[in-house]
Amino acid sequence: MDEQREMKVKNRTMVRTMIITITVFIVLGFILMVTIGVVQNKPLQQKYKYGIVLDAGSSHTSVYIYEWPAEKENNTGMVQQKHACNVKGKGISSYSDKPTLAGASLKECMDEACEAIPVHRHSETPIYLGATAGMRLLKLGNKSASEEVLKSVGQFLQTYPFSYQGARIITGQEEGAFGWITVNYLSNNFGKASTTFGALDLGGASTQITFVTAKVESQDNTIDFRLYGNDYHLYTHSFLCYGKDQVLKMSLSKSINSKHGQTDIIALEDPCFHEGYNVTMTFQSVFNSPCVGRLNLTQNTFTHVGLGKWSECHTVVRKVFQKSECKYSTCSFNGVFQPPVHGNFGAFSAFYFVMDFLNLTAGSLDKAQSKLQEYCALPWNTIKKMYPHVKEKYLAEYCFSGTYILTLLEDGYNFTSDNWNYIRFIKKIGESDAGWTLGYMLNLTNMIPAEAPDKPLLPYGGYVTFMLLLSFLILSLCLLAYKCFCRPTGSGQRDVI
Ligand SMILES: Nc1ccn([C@@H]2O[C@H](COP(=O)(O)OP(=O)(O)O)[C@@H](O)[C@H]2O)c(=O)n1
Ligand SMILES: [Ca+2]
Repeated sequence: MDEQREMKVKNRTMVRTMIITITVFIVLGFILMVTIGVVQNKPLQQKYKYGIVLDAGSSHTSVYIYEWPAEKENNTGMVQQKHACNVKGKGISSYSDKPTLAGASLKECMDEACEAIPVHRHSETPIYLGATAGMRLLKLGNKSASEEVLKSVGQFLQTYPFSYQGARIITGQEEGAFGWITVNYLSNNFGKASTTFGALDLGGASTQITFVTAKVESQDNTIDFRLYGNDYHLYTHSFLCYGKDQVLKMSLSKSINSKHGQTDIIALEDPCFHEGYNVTMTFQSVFNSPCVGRLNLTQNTFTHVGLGKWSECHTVVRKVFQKSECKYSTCSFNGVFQPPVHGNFGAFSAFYFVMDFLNLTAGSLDKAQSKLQEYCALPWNTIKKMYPHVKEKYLAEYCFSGTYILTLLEDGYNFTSDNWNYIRFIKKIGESDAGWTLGYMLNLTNMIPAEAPDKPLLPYGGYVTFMLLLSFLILSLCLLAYKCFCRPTGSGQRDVI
């Protein structure tokens, strides 16, 4: 009898201990679940913020509107392009004779910006204007005109309800570095062990090359960044006058100069234009830039005559690169230091527009050259029939521009057949255009922190799995507790504590 009673007491104590243990686990489980739930869901916010950047390029101005979730602005890859508008007409530097009209030329696109951004966000939306090589050249040739143009656009932008942050000419180094930041930010390369892309930007009046390198021999070409917890040591260079429109002027002026004195320049035969192409040009339109020397002629016009001979064109274009002098271990051209290119590159702006038009964005360097050779050999009439909707001015120049791009990449920057395929010709990454504007805004709004921002405790998938497992465990414990509670005692009665 005593033994039975002892057993019963022992059983009761055991059951009690089990129930207490299970209850403690249930309570702990709930506390853990609530804590994780609160921490994980903290940044759930769908408020958007906006920023506007105007890219005042040499050929035209574009207005870009960016948006990002307000709570996540320091996370890489969160800022996206919401809207882009191309200003009609030429770039702001073309207003040098009538600077007061430069501002109003932006009206249509600025009105679009007002529509695209919710009204309650207008006053807090920063707006920046950055001018590039067209304005750098105007500043060199006519400083006061460049100041008047900037004043005009600055005043005009301030008539809008946005938070005006200035209109200025950005340096070639900034243009290169911010293009590099844009490409890598959009590709989510920051804050990871992954390597970065180099950036190649071709404009109408300048071109930039930027990539990560270990060794830079010239301080003018160095920029260091610490982004999302990683250090980046960049090589960058901007070649003023080596945008495709200025190179065309340089190349034409060289041909004119080599003819000058021999004969009257009535016709200028050009291997880079299609056979049958025949257009009257003014000397002024070639010699109106600080990139080409002066020429004193009594004549005003000449006839630009196409020959359509790619190899000769290649020879002429090569002459714009001075390759002989280099005081560093390696150079690109014109005595400018450049380490050997390595890794992947994103080539955008006119690199993309021209190569895409010519269907040369994929394939080997040899293939690109032979396809371009075939294209350049097509008569002008055939070309016009093939592309009736492309403006003749642009259509006429693709043979020259394609040749310039291949020559710049091979002879200028020293890409070879072996690393040609590391160049990707890109227009957009996701929804956003590749270019310097996004990187410029990220930098000025401090949205690229030096250290990586805090991440959620668990990735979303891990969080859901963890919560499911925890719920399952708690449920099992509840069932177990219930079973223990309701277990029949030895006397046939239910056990009651
Ligand atoms: N759809 C387009 C747009 C621009 N472009 C060219 O791309 C270049 C853009 O240069 P830009 O205006 O940004 O000039 P930079 O100030 O950057 O030198 C110009 O040469 C335009 O003619 C093109 O070939 N196709
Ligand atoms: Ca540009």
